[in-house]
Amino acid sequence: MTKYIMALDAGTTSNRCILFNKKGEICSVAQKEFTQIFPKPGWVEHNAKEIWSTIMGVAVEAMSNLNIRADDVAGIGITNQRETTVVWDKITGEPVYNAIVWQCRRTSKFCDELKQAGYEDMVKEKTGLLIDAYFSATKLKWILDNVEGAREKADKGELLFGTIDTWIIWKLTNGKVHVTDYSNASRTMLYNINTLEWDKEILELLDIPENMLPEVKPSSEIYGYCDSNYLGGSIPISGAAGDQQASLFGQTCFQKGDAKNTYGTGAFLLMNTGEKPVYSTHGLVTTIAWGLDGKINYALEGSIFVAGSAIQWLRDELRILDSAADSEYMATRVPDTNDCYVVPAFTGLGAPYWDQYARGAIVGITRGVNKYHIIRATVESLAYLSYDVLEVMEKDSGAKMKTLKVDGGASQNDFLMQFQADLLNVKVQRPKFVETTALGAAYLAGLAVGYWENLDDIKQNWELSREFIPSLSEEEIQNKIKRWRKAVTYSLSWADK
Ligand SMILES: Nc1ncnc2c1ncn2[C@@H]1O[C@H](COP(=O)(O)OP(=O)(O)O)[C@@H](O)[C@H]1O
Ligand SMILES: O=P(O)(O)OC[C@H](O)CO
Repeated sequence: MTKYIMALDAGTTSNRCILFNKKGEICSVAQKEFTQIFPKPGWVEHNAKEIWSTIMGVAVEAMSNLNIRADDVAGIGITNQRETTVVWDKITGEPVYNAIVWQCRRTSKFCDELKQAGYEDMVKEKTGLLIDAYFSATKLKWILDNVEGAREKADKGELLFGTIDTWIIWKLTNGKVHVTDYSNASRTMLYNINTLEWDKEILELLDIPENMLPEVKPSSEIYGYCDSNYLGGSIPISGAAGDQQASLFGQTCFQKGDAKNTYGTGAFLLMNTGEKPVYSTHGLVTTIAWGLDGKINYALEGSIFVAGSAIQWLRDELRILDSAADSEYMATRVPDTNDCYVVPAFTGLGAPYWDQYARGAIVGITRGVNKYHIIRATVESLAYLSYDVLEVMEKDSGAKMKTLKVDGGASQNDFLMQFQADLLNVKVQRPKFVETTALGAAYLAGLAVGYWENLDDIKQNWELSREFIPSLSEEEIQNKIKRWRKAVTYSLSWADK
């Protein structure tokens, strides 16, 4: 039997390659950060060619760490920052513009116009999403409308669109395969999650030619083979999913009602809702979790735009931390936040507020508030934002959550995880392998090539590392939430429209 499955995890700030064995254990990791481009306030871009070269670099490095050949890799699974939009020339392979990143707010005004024109219900019903600059659709339209010559070329069928999964698969196959999976398609705001097709009405509304869109495939299937020039052999590319859906899969949240929260750059709380879409009335989005074995699995999602990046802000901008990991020790230097609250709404607020114009706020500063209080309040804000999402998720799904599985970089922070368990009044479970995003992509790829036989085979691999047990009374929780909600009001509608 071939020894490994390769996961290529194309994240927002770095690309990673992990080689897993059958037990889901990490055998080799390589990671590289890439450039974040901020051309204007609120705008975020990546160089798509740099994403490709770093992903190749880490793939080669991870293989050479183990001194293995392409024959030792049974399949490649791709997982990626979602929504981020790339448009490139079909013939030359050159991107016509930088990738516009999910965090980028440049199309906020246009989204407002769509809402004012009354398209919200139609878009929600068809795509499961709210109209927001976060999703790919208006980013793609922006490129067509603003990059010289792009619209003409697109109309002539000379340009291709893709999210990062599509771009990487297209590059790996030397331009032979132009596909995406259901989970990524469901983040574009162009895909009808009920009929499972690109939605003609929305494409017409945004003036996007359908011929530039990728074919939508299941999340576990051989899409093509990697060109042998890249990794020394033609390995099947056999799985793909957006990173948050991949981590839901990697956490083995296969049953309706299973949920996980990933604390990475942003935080994303997803609950598996089974084979039927559940629509939120409280600002969550309905998304496709994965397409597998001829079935579609849906999820409810609460997207929090800023989570771990608030800790990076303490480190890089305020410079009151040497490392993100130090936030735990520093937060526990004080017994509480001294009634200080940090609302890290740096790029607006996502679920359940959806305020594109919200901005960060530090409130409750008195003469006695010191840097430890601010650090603690920032760490706690990740838990408060997750509380806001979980509260409405329980309402929308009608399910009371008993345990929450966690992962992502900031889930390593024990103080944060305990505070999260306290606030939510649920058990928080952190697995032994927290690289669940890559693991989910590996599982999807491995299932398609028979490396793992079925979901039971995979389920055995999930192992608990630490469980955090809630310890606050309901009254204490509600007092804290009341103060937090008051703090949030100061950040809302701050930026000029
Ligand atoms: N111990 C920690 N406490 C709090 N935040 C942390 C800790 N370790 C890492 N982080 C944060 O987690 C994020 C990185 O997590 P990761 O899952 O790698 O993110 P992504 O996949 O979005 O790049 C960073 O924003 C970092 O600030
Ligand atoms: O790169 P991450 O892990 O912060 O994930 C980004 C999300 O996919 C954006 O929707």
